[in-house]
Amino acid sequence: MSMIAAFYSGKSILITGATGFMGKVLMEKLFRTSPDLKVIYILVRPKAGQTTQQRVFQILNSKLFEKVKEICPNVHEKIRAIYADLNQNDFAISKEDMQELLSCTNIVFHCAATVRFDDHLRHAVQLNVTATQQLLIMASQMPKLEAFIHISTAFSNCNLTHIDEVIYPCPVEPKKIIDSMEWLDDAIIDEITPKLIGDRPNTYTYTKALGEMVVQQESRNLNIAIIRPSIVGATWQEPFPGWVDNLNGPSGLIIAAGKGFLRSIRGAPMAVADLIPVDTVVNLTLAVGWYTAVHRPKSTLIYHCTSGNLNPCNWGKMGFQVLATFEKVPFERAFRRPNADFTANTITSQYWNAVSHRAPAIIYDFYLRLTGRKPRMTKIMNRLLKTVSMIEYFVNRSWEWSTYNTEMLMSELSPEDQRVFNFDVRQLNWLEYIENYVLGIKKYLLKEDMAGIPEAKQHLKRLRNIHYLFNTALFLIAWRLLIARSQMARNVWFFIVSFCYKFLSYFRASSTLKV
Ligand SMILES: CCCCCCCCCCCCCCCC(=O)SCCNC(=O)CCNC(=O)[C@H](O)C(C)(C)COP(=O)(O)OP(=O)(O)OC[C@H]1O[C@@H](n2cnc3c(N)ncnc32)[C@H](O)[C@@H]1OP(=O)(O)O
Ligand SMILES: NC(=O)C1=CN([C@@H]2O[C@H](COP(=O)(O)OP(=O)(O)OC[C@H]3O[C@@H](n4cnc5c(N)ncnc54)[C@H](OP(=O)(O)O)[C@@H]3O)[C@@H](O)[C@H]2O)C=CC1
Repeated sequence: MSMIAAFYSGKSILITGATGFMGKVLMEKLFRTSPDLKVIYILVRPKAGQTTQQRVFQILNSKLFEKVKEICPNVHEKIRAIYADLNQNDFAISKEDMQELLSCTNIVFHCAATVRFDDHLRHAVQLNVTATQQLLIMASQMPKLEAFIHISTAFSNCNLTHIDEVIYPCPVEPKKIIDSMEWLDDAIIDEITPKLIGDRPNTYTYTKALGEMVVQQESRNLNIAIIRPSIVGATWQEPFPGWVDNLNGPSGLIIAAGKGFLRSIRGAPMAVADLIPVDTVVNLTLAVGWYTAVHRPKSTLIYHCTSGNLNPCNWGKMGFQVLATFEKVPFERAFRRPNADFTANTITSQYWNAVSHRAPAIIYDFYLRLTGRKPRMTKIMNRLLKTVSMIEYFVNRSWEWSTYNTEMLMSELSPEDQRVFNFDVRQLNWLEYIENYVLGIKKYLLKEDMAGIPEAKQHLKRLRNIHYLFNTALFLIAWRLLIARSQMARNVWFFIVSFCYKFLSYFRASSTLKV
């Protein structure tokens, strides 16, 4: 029997960010391995015209939860959606709900965050720092609380190259930042943001670092642990390989590459692609929840959930395997034939941006205009290139994260727990994982039918022919212009033509002689 699964039986668990990518996988695994748990409270806000209940209904009826519904048929009764908005005071939770949360919760998993790189500092601070502080204050009033697990990111200290499992202080105290966000106006915040984030690339990594400091400062007598995952990708094994449901991390860019929009990225092919499957992160999170509650470490332990130091894969290899999978299972209605090239050279990258990204978009928009339709490709391309510019920081560097605590935890688990809550990335086969990832994107994100693969392959063949035709026509036009203007080009042209003529005459003469 798994000790971790048994630990969560009968427990009341509070999850923030349960409607997000990681939160859904966390809930799924909890229900599947500990169907006897008492209740999972989730803090949900209405979104996109859906009430909180509708959102929960949609999650439980998704493919991800198919296995859970077999193992735990009453899953609907064990999930309690609580209306909450983490941007508001006391999270806008009703008094009754708050009372229930405070008196019943045994474990808190804090996953909610804004993961947008370009979020306004005020909003990023509100969600990633202030909300974390408020949740900790709430947690300190929970008499039955056994563990509080905070999800951070391995990139919270991406300004360093070697990162230990410790909290690194930021120059300005989080409390001062929280206070100043209350009275500074947006224009001033915009002005001071670059100075505050310093050598970090965006507000996301900066506010996640502040969030960790808040956890340390507000920990009081709580049993707290922090988990720092690197770039979270599709599921590796559970509940099935390749599940993914949002565009964050590499997923959106794999779509852009598969659809032929993005063909080259300015990135170091040999830099480590520190991807980590979402089910691996969730297994570690649950193991940490158990360890923190049962063993009560004296200080707040930080666990790096990364792959680079144990089983490294680089961006070049990843791009190659993504491309190889597109050959087997192409995406439908591609704009151009896929490519996934990483180039570290800025000039080469700018050249490809002009030739391979912007020029085709302009030509296509010209064609749309000619055929009386509204041009849109340049706009899409500009957005895509903006996204790419934001991730460039992460694909041009490698980091080293120490994993002593994560390895220590692995050694503390029973063989059964090591199997059920596997977070040993050394067992991950990258080629297989990336292939399943691309397949998962096709099935679960793009919702494309596998029966459409032959047609998609035909479409790529047509694009290849158009590409050859276009290049030949372009070459002939360029050549024609050149020989009209340059004597040297004309001489070369006459030399080639006369050489071909002589060769043909010789060939014809020798074949007549043979007859
Ligand atoms: C071939 C091999 C590839 C390998 C490729 C390597 C990738 C290597 C990633 C490293 C990453 C590390 C990061 C640290 C890991 C964390 O700790 S945190 C998790 C990472 N967080 C993220 O990935 C969030 C990134 N996203 C953002 O910040 C914002 O969405 C963006 C990219 C700035 C765009 O903002 P925006 O222009 O306001 O647009 P938004 O409304 O969000 O979306 C606009 C459009 O872009 C699309 N879009 C949004 N996000 C994306 C995306 N990521 N990609 C593409 N399209 C997107 C949307 O679908 C939308 O399309 P339309 O509906 O307009 O057609
Ligand atoms: N994805 C990744 O690559 C990585 C993620 N992480 C960390 O993991 C955690 C989970 O990330 P992930 O699941 O990918 O992120 P998602 O963006 O998928 O999920 C974010 C969650 O936070 C919730 N949330 C955001 N704002 C509010 C609000 N005002 N009130 C209530 N809930 C809110 C969202 O709810 P709603 O659905 O209503 O928007 C959603 O459930 C985060 O802490 C992130 O920093 C760390 C490393 C990498």
